[in-house]
Amino acid sequence: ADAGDVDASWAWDLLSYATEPFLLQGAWVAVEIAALAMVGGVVLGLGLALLRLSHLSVVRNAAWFYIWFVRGTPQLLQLVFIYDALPAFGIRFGTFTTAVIGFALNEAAFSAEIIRGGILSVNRNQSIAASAFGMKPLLTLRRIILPQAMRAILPGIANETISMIKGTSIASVIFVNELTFRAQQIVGQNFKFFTVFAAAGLIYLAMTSVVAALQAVLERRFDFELERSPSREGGIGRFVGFHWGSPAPPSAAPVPAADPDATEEAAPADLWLGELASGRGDQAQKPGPFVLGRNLWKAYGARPVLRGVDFSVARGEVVVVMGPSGSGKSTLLRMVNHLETIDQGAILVDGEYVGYRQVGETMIPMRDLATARAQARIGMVFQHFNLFEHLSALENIMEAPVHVHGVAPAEARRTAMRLLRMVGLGNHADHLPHRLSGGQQQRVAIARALAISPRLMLFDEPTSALDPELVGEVLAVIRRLAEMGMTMLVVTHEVRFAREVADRVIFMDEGVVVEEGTPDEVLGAPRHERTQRFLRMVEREASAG
Ligand SMILES: Nc1ncnc2c1ncn2[C@@H]1O[C@H](COP(=O)(O)OP(=O)(O)OP(=O)(O)O)[C@@H](O)[C@H]1O
Repeated sequence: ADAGDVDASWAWDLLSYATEPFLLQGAWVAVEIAALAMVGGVVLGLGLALLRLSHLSVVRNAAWFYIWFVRGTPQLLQLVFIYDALPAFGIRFGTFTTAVIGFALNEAAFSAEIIRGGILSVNRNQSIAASAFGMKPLLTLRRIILPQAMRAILPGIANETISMIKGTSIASVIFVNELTFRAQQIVGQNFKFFTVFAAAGLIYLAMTSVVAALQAVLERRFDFELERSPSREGGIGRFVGFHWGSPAPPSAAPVPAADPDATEEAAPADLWLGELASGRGDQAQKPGPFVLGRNLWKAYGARPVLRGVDFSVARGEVVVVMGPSGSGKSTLLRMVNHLETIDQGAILVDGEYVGYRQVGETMIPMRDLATARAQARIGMVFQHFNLFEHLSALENIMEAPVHVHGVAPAEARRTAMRLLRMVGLGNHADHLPHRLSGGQQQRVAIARALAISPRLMLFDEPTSALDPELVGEVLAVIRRLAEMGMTMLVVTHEVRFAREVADRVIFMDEGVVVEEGTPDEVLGAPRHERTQRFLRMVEREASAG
């Protein structure tokens, strides 16, 4: 720096350079390039991130190669290539367009990895639950995955934006007249190196502060653990799976101030649920079992998990599947709504294959699995609840009806409130899952599954992740569904519950059905030594607990 240049009038000099139109115009060029390139880069980066997560190795590898190449070569070279080499192939861009394209292509490689990291940070259970409700991959990405991934993505993207604003000076190699370049031009005339560059620094600081402020605002927006307030509602929030305002109480069925477990609240919900469970014509008319599994085989790699399983569930029947850990119970359950593919055999739900079409002897999985799952209307409840973490209890229940089945939001809200009251959580509608106990979360998960008017409910060990004192409240809800005639397939270790609620018990071990029959037969007088051993072990555990 030129020390002589720092005197009493220096501050004034600094200020006048910091407001100098010639420099400010250069700053504007930098902002324009950075803004356009960031938008382009992030959009391309999202595409690249998704390609990196593709099941197809060719696609994955192509995306990896792009990222490897672009990240590994100097940006200067990339710009020079676009500006000087492409015209040889008949492609010619102006300096500004070259800068935007060059920065965007470079940015895509970096933001792809930031976005991929964000997507991977979201628990896989979230997309499994979305799939179970028939949400298509893009809908799941938009409403479930990205809103949760944003917390991890935003800091990285903000860093990239700031680096980009500062790094636009590289564009001067192709004669783009931006801030640093202009500062150099002024210094070349007056030699006030320190003052001019300090003024440019101030302008950079102002520009990057805007980005930092925007980052803070967006981080608050996407922090779903923050308390919500009505002022946080927004258009982006409605587009992605985010309602920043508290959900308004439904007009036709106001949220009760009193205890939602009160009997006067339970009555209308019960009546309505009765219709839901048994009043549909299609369930009453078709003959034969509602679910029929024939000769089911499944292996993970070389390890067989199911070895020729046959099972059925009649309309309105409650079938409980029991068996030791690893016997293939959950795999069997997931196959019913095609969350798991079948190696051999077939499952019919109400006479239809879910997401398969039969060509001769072969079952071919359909491309549009999401629609097949949605049409099957199979409600699923998971061991770890898998509630959408960024949505309130009410929004969790409304999600599939509104976004998969096209129910009007007001109607979905009314139904969701009735279901919440039915599971005794009428005044927890606005709570996010992390503010609910395990038992409450599982009851919301049951309400969420009921909201799609399921013809069949699948329960995958619904109480095994719960503390013993919370098991009862969840089993009580399932028991009520059974009493109302809901067709259910339940995987559980709760012997007492199975005795009370099951019409039939299937006992599995090592991928085969060992025995099946009424609870009295299988649990009261088991014929097989394996079943007897299992029941002794469960009883010992229960008495020790
Ligand atoms: N996606 C998967 N990839 C590889 N192996 C798997 C997968 N899912 C399950 N398995 C394996 O298949 C076997 C059967 O699993 P499954 O979850 O169906 O058993 P389960 O009877 O429900 O057991 P648990 O009661 O412990 O849940 C287990 O050994 C499990 O490790």
